[in-house]
Amino acid sequence: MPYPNSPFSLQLHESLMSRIESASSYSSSINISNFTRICNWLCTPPRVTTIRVNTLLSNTDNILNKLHHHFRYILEDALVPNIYIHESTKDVIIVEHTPKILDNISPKEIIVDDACAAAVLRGAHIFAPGVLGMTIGCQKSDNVSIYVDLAKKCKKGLQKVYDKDKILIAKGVVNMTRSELYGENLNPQGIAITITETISGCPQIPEDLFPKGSALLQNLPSVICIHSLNPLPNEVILDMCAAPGHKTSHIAALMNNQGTLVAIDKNPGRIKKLRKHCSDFNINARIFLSNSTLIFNESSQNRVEDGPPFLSESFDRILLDAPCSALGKRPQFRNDITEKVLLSFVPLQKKLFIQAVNLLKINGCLVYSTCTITLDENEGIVAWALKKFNNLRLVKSKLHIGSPGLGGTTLSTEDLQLLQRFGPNDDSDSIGFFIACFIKK
Ligand SMILES: C[S@@+](CC[C@H](N)C(=O)[O-])C[C@H]1O[C@@H](n2cnc3c(N)ncnc32)[C@H](O)[C@@H]1O
Repeated sequence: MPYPNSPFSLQLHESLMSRIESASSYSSSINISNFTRICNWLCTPPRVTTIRVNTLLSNTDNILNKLHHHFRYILEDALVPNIYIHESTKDVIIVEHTPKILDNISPKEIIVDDACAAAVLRGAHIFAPGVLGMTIGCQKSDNVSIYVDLAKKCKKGLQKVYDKDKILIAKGVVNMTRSELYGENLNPQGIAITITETISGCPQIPEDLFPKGSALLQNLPSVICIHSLNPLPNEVILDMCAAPGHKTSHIAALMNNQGTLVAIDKNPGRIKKLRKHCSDFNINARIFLSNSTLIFNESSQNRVEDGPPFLSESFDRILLDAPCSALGKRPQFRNDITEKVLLSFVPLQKKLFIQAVNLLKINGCLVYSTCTITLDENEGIVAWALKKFNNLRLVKSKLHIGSPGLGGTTLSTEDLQLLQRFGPNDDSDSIGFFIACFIKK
């Protein structure tokens, strides 16, 4: 089975392409072959891992030293990855991958779904719930080859060699046998397969390598997003869609944990994760379970610290890291999102945006971000916002390393230069992401 060159079904591929292709009449750099490049790029894993250091509890040199020691201890010198501090943002460490062609493939086989495969290619081991199939006869410590189920037809507990579409992604060693994984009334947890090599060459970084709360794996554009927001100590800041809190903890670190940071999410399960993350990372944040489309109320009696609803012009800075179609995730092997779901995000993003503009102080900063690639959810929202709110201005982010926005909306060439798109055209080789930074006049 050849490696896929687009995660999207033919139908979705065409409909997405027609949306991005419409840009070609506005900008010579955007055309069908560019869209094909984006799709190809989405199928492949990033070539680097990025680690953000929590500067409240540690510093970048400490974490860098720990990584150096770890890799020198477990790997031969020639295999130690290149590791360095990002040149533009000193709270980020880059670990370069060395992609590999796997040889000496074991006939003993593990099948995983595409989400598990993506995690493996980004440095995870395989946990018990992720093992869809394991050929019969696999014993502890056996070498196995790991395949992703491209056909999405593998039934949990498959015993035979899988004969549908699959591709080899990694090699590993068995920790848990079939009887531990698939026995009746079991709820197995823990690492079932330890990964030894992957086609991405992404090294596994043990969870306990760093002291709790001192660092986390975070995609580079997510870090750039918060440097674009540029939070400062003693400000009043709102994170409207905050869970699981990876950007909240970065905002708090840049505020030096001083000031008022309000973090909201409407999903109870994700709010739990947000609370745990903030506790682990020693973050001072006021956390509220609420629907951020309803958090502005001109007659509210609440102080900001009491939670929503809030009065207009309550916040110095607002992050709207919007719920989106998440088509920028990498690697993706097969994305079955429907047209209906794809179209459902824009109305929600607009509702959230309206609340954000009302809640922002004059001269305050609003950052709108998504981890998707569509025009409608990115440049389309910016164009709509600039038309609807004549007191909003696009500004260049403090840290600007992404590519310009795509044409195809009413945004001018100057406006597009102020946006940051992350995709195959910028140097970061991370995930697909979008950042727009506004000031309210
Ligand atoms: C892109 S994720 C946020 C990721 C988060 N900012 C981080 O970096 O860890 C979007 C979040 O928006 C939340 N969400 C969706 N609709 C919402 C709403 N109406 N009000 C508040 N949160 C919402 C989802 O539960 C989800 O956690």
